[in-house]
Amino acid sequence: MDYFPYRDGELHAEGTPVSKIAERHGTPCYVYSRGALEASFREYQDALAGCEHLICYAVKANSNLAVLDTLARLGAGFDIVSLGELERVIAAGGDPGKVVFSGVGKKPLEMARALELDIACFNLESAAELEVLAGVAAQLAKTARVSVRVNPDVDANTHPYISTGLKENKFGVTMDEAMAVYQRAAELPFIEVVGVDCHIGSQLTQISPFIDALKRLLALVDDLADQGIVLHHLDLGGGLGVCYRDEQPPSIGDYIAAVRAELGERPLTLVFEPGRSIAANAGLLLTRVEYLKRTPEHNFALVDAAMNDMLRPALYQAWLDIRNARQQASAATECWEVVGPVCETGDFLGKQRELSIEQGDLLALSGAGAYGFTMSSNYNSRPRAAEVMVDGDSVHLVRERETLADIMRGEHRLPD
Ligand SMILES: Cc1ncc(COP(=O)(O)O)c(C=O)c1O
Ligand SMILES: N[C@@H](CCCC[NH3+])C(=O)O
Repeated sequence: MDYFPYRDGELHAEGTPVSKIAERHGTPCYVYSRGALEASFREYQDALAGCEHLICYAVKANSNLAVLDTLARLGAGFDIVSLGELERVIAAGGDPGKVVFSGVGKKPLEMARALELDIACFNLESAAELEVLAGVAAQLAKTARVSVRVNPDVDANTHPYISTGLKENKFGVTMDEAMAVYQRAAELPFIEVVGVDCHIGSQLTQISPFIDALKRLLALVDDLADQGIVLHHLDLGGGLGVCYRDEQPPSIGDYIAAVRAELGERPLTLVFEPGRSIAANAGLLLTRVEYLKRTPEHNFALVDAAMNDMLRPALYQAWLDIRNARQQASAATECWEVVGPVCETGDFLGKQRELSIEQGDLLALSGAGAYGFTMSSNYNSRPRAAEVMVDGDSVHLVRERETLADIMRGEHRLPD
């Protein structure tokens, strides 16, 4: 189902023309579809039916409270990487008992709060982190359930900045080191070994790297069992890609079916940490064309969204579809550089786009629901965009546009 269809020549978000959303809430504005979020989460649930599982949505992809609330109501767990993400999950009504805590630099304060909330599992990323966690847990007399994030050293075939499972990456512990970390964990009081995890990268468009990683994890599970360390769950992380342009990632169903086939009859609960595959195509970024500028080299469409709102094109040369909210079947198109107002040459949203654009037009960037708003900043003292969630014919403002007072909050001039 298309949650962002054209009807009568106007782009809609579920039942509402996006032009109405832009008029009411201004631009730039992120628009999320509740229906699309629910549909992708349900694809995971359906594919995992009949098998012990936990789907921990990766909060970093889109941490708006309404997004977390939508998923929590469907029974989602959450993958977090900071205290801030943990508090968001709680504020959104999420169950801390379904939270896994990833990240290479967890602080004792963050561990303490997670222990107090009795989260499901800490995904340990180093031997040093285990020692710190054991200390915090002992001080609080609380048991920390742990999994060791192993770095299976498989090539995820994705952009180098979002590849995380190669031995040169900072994430996890090597396969060689894993056994020693488990043995140490097993002998520590207040530490309970429950699982193993990995996350090999993001925007993967093939199943084979996942299966290679899974095979390595299963071999480790067997070796651990031989040593008397029996695991309860296996967490394969996130990483499933989506179609932004012409990529052909496996469907959620095919991906999960392949994992289940490899797992066979093993009595392990399967955990996943999907972010992008739940949220990316559930969101648009609306932006208004302020000026058109023609130079001998290029046609520039200067829009009111910029790299501070959507960093992915500037950071990864990511390609996001850009369309005009008004469909003009017969209008002549030209080639445009769609750029923002930020003072950086790298501030572009799309290059060489064939579009029919007039000053004042409303454009929509697709695939903006994941790693969009969460990676935004106030660079150039630009207030961050509003966020809206549509649900059928209803439109909810789920984050107000920042004000200038918001962006100066907490700053002080020097004393006289
Ligand atoms: C540990 C961990 N889990 C899950 C994710 C979510 O990944 P994706 O959005 O590619 O599904 C990430 C980010 O790449 C991550 O670092
Ligand atoms: N931020 C990245 C995804 C990587 C997430 C972190 N593990 C992106 O926008 O594609």
